[in-house]
Amino acid sequence: MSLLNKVLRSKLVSTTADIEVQRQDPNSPLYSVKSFEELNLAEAVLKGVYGMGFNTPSKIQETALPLLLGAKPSNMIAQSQSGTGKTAAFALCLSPTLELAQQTGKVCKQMSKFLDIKIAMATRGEEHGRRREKKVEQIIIGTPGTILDWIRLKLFDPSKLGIFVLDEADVMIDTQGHRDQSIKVHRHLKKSAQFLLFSATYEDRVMKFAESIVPNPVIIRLKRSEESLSNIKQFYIRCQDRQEKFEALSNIYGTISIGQAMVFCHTKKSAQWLAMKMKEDGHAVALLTGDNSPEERMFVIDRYRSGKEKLLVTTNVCARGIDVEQVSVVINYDVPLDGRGIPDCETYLHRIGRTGRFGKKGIAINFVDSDRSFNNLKSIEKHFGRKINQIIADDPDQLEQLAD
Ligand SMILES: Nc1ncnc2c1ncn2[C@@H]1O[C@H](COP(=O)(O)OP(=O)(O)OP(=O)(O)O)[C@@H](O)[C@H]1O
Repeated sequence: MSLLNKVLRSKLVSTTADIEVQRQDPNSPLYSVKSFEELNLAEAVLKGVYGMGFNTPSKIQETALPLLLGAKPSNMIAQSQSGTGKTAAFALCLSPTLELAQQTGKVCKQMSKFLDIKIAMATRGEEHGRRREKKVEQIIIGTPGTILDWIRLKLFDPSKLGIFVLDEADVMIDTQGHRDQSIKVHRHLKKSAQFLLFSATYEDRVMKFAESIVPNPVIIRLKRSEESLSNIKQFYIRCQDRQEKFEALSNIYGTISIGQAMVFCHTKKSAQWLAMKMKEDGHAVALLTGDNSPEERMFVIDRYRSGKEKLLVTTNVCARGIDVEQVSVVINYDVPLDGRGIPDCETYLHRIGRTGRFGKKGIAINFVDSDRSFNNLKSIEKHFGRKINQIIADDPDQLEQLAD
């Protein structure tokens, strides 16, 4: 086993005791003083929650649920770190991607197992022969385009909905296509519908906009220093070019046997190239990009979730929300940049948040192949104020220190 491999492994051994220690620390997002019984949940929901193996709420669940379910329901703009259980803090929603909507649908189904309610999935690839059937379900979860189609086709009556949730709310109100569609859906709802926004990140500018569209919201906000998680250790590796990045990835592949990994590329093309190279090298990898059909996307993510492939090569389409417990390593094959070529701190945080779910240990490794990408990473490091250490794969002394 290479030294690099040893170091990564030593950082990945998580125990339930680790998570219990975090739960006792008031600064941890997993900390709570209340039990689920104290949160105003219906008996049947409580049964569903316990059935999912949740014993105690996280901080966001403990804070948000009583406010959402109270006698006087409030609107809310909520921020909580990735992997801290925001999904269990709401019940129906619009999601930015097909995979995330499907995942939220599954969580809702599990949680509502003992309730007499039905859930409709409004995503492409899900409709099969039922395209024009009227919807009788009480909860609708989907992507904005399909929901708008359903409204246009009068497949359900939006004025009957009591709660409207935007998951990954910052992208839902900030990227142009999503914003227009989300606002259009919102216009069809009754004025009294509760309006709930959830995300791990809100740029200041986006938070201002959120406040301007949500009437009298309760705001749950993190400080910048709280946004990144201490259970995710961040590293970078200097490489000469994309070939050397590929070799570094092949080296790390062995570590993944104690978990799974997600590799993020900047473009569909580079993701395709990398997946092809890995396959040629004999590694079993999954590839998921926006170029796949909805059916293919669901197939690929389901296979990956069930552990059939250890490594998923993807783009930002999987950067947010996807919850696969066994992901122990996230690799930024390319440092994330926004449409203007500026380091994208929010996307960075979401990407690395695919590991370290609910207090588990995780590792994020950034591949840096030029001074420019190094400087971009440095500005992300500065933004969150959390160290990103260099791994020099052939320096044993330095590696020993990193393993602490
Ligand atoms: N109270 C709880 N006790 C134990 N596990 C929990 C609890 N709440 C949520 N989880 C688990 O934690 C994981 C992360 O939850 P979830 O996907 O809701 O996070 P999130 O905050 O929405 O993350 P992201 O910002 O990445 O979308 C899930 O696997 C979920 O089953």
